[in-house]
Amino acid sequence: MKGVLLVNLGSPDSPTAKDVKPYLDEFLMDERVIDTPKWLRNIIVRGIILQTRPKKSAEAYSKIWWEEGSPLIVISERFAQKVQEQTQMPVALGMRYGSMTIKKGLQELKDKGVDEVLLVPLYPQYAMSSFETVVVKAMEVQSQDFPEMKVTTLPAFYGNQDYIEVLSKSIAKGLQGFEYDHILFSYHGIPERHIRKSDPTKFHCKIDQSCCSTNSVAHHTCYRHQCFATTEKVKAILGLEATKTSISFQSRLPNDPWLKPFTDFEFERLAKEGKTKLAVITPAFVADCLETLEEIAMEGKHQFLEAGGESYIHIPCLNENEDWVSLMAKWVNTWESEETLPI
Ligand SMILES: C=CC1=C(C)c2cc3[nH]c(cc4nc(cc5[nH]c(cc1n2)c(C)c5CCC(=O)O)C(CCC(=O)O)=C4C)c(C)c3C=C
Ligand SMILES: [Fe+2]
Repeated sequence: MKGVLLVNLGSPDSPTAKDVKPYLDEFLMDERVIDTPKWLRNIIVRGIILQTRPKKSAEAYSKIWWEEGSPLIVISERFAQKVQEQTQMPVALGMRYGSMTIKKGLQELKDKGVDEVLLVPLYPQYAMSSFETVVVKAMEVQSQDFPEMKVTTLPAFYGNQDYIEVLSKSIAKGLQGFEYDHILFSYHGIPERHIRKSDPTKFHCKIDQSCCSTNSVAHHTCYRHQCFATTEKVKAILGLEATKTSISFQSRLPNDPWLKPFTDFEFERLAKEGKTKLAVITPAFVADCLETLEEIAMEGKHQFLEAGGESYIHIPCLNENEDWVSLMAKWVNTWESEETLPI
């Protein structure tokens, strides 16, 4: 029997330093997130980052935490439930980090008689620190604990026309009644090194003006290309002017060069350029989370207004949007085999 496992990033169990610390430890000790030799990752993560970050992150989580729990988890649960209502096959939810593990998700499916799983990493764009680590972990768990299960992965949907239409419609709705003079597409950042590491040709990605717009097989695993592609396709559907839009990357750690321009620097630049009414979209995330609700909706607004901006909105992620739910259900329901994946 077929079944679906939706997987997102995960959250700590509560917004306290006590729960944030083990969660960040699992997350940042992932070799696809902090990709140094293990001894060095140990020093960076356990010797430096985890000494101070859990307290700071817990404070940030406290600002956005809901009565039912972490927004990312609660939204993902509601989404999974709604997708379940539109398909006959069992739908389970797992998280890459934290207590809602991929193993529990696969076990839930197995208990319902599933032996063929469609794995859906809930990330529109491919990055080794998001999409790839979900797939690697799921395959590891499958071969260790569920050898009888067949797992097929839905590819990154960053450029799928149906997805772009659903996203564009939700952005248009979010923009209703807001007079903007600029729209910023803010994506989660990654270290530039990750782009080069994910380039199968080992020479295409130069992270310059042209590599992302020059055809290459490297684009299948290039996060930067895929962020540009999502942006351009949305702009085309909504008829957005080039001078009124730009792209930026948020949420960096203070190590290595990360993808530029940085979102927080863009807030200042745009305000100094006289853009006073800013709408921010966060299409690397399908569900609102710490990085959108705290960093963009709260901190970002503060930064932009401090820099001279007058009005600011963050357009919510797709969350439980009914078109998004129906599209996911359509992908699930039209999946027959590895050869006929809907993307
Ligand atoms: C869009 C997908 C994501 C990529 C790519 C990604 C890369 C990445 N992230 C960190 C470090 C942190 N990210 C944190 C939170 C966080 N990251 C994503 C998504 C991607 N990360 C989400 C959805 C969230 C929010 C989770 C939630 O519970 O709401 C955090 C934790 C919080 C904090 O302290 O800010 C860290 C740390 C790295 C280093 C990285 C790529 C190398
Ligand atoms: Fe992150």
